[in-house]
Amino acid sequence: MNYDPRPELITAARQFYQQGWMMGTAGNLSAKLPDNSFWITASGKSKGKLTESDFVRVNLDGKVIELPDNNNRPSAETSIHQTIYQCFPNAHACYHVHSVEANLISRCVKGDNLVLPAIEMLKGLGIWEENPNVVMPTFKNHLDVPRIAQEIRDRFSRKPPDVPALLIIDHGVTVWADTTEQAANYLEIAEYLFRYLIAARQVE
Ligand SMILES: CSCCC(=O)C(=O)COP(=O)(O)O
Ligand SMILES: [Zn+2]
Repeated sequence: MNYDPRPELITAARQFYQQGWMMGTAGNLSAKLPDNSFWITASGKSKGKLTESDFVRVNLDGKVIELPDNNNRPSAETSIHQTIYQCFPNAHACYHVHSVEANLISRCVKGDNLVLPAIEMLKGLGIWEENPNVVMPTFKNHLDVPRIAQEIRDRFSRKPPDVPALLIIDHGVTVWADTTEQAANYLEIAEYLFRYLIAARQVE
């Protein structure tokens, strides 16, 4: 039996929807198969009630190779998932959500990076240094999504990011990981960091 990650993606999307991170069809989730194709949420689906028909399987060039429902179109942000899988061959899951906190903190970013707090939670993103100086790369939002994807590709090919996450300004975060479970953990930690940074601004 071939591996099918759709049940895990459906469960993850329901949890993220319940957190308020995938409201009104926002966000997209994908997971890669051994042949390097990936299942991604079809565009415009309600993420709190996905079924196995609400997906599209595409190859790494973005060509549709399996369509459970002929009305489905790949997520409008498929090019970002493609870019992540091309830049990080070990990545098997890529999750993108829109939280209020990600959007608020993105407005405080100066330059091209969000400076992350040097707190214990960074270990959950793979940072084990004492007093780490770590940033999350940020990107401008463009209506033309392939342009965002190209800017991600250009930047990551020059320098890989400190953490497996990126933030699109006024839009939301994207994380990637070797497994769907790890991607969910990374997403929860990224969202925790956004909440922390917002709260910190109120007590400083
Ligand atoms: C209300 S969400 C606007 C589009 C977007 O940013 C998103 O994440 C969802 O797009 P999709 O095509 O994957 O449904
Ligand atoms: Zn989005």
